[in-house]
Amino acid sequence: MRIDVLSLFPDFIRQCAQVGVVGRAVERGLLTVEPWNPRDFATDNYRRVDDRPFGGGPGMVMLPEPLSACLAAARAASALPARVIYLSPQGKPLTQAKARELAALPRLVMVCGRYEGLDERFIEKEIDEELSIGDYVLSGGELAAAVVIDAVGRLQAGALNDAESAEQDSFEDGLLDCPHYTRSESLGTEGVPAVLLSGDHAKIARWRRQQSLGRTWLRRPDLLEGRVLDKKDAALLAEFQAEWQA
Ligand SMILES: c1cc(-c2cnc[nH]2)ccn1
Repeated sequence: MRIDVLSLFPDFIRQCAQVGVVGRAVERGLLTVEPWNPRDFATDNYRRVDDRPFGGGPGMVMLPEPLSACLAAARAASALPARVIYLSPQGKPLTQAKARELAALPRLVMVCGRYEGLDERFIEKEIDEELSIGDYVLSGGELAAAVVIDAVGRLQAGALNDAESAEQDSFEDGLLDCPHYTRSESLGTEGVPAVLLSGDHAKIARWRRQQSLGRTWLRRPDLLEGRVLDKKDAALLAEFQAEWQA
């Protein structure tokens, strides 16, 4: 998979692609991350990429011309068809399902805004979809792009080792993750649920699933709305709820 990123801070994007699971996916040739700086496509002497907004008001808006020229250059760098995404608070929320959808594409071109955002005419002409990582305003789209690169990069086949498998992750099946415990010299097995020490893998799997269901019910009931649980999950959750309310 190839991800091109239009950003005024290309070094930040490069660094995101050099660490951790994403860095390893790049080393393994599973992912390419290529930054493009719209300022390199500004045509005036001052290399301007922004201007004051029509209608007045505070802040600056990114000019369409450098963005369009930069996007054209990015598109031309590969024959792969691309989905062009603008990271913005006005976008649809990023979910694990959306991450899986994007991870299956051959190429993304992500546009990171700064200042008050982009000229709307560029958005209407060039952007396929807007994506938000949450209902808050950042200084620019770069951190959101880094989140998408990670969420999508780790889903590339071969990016994760078995021990890091994505299948068990939080949200991978729309539920929160169960609690985890590991060997601690200072704590020993204090506070570790006995089932995890039982060696009974069936019971451990049952407990973990019940904890995922229960935690989701307690912390993010919205994730269960409209979700039809199978008989097994429904029984596990009912048991958890009964114990919780006892
Ligand atoms: C995506 C982008 C943004 C953002 C971009 N520029 C300022 N905030 C916020 C949330 N999700």
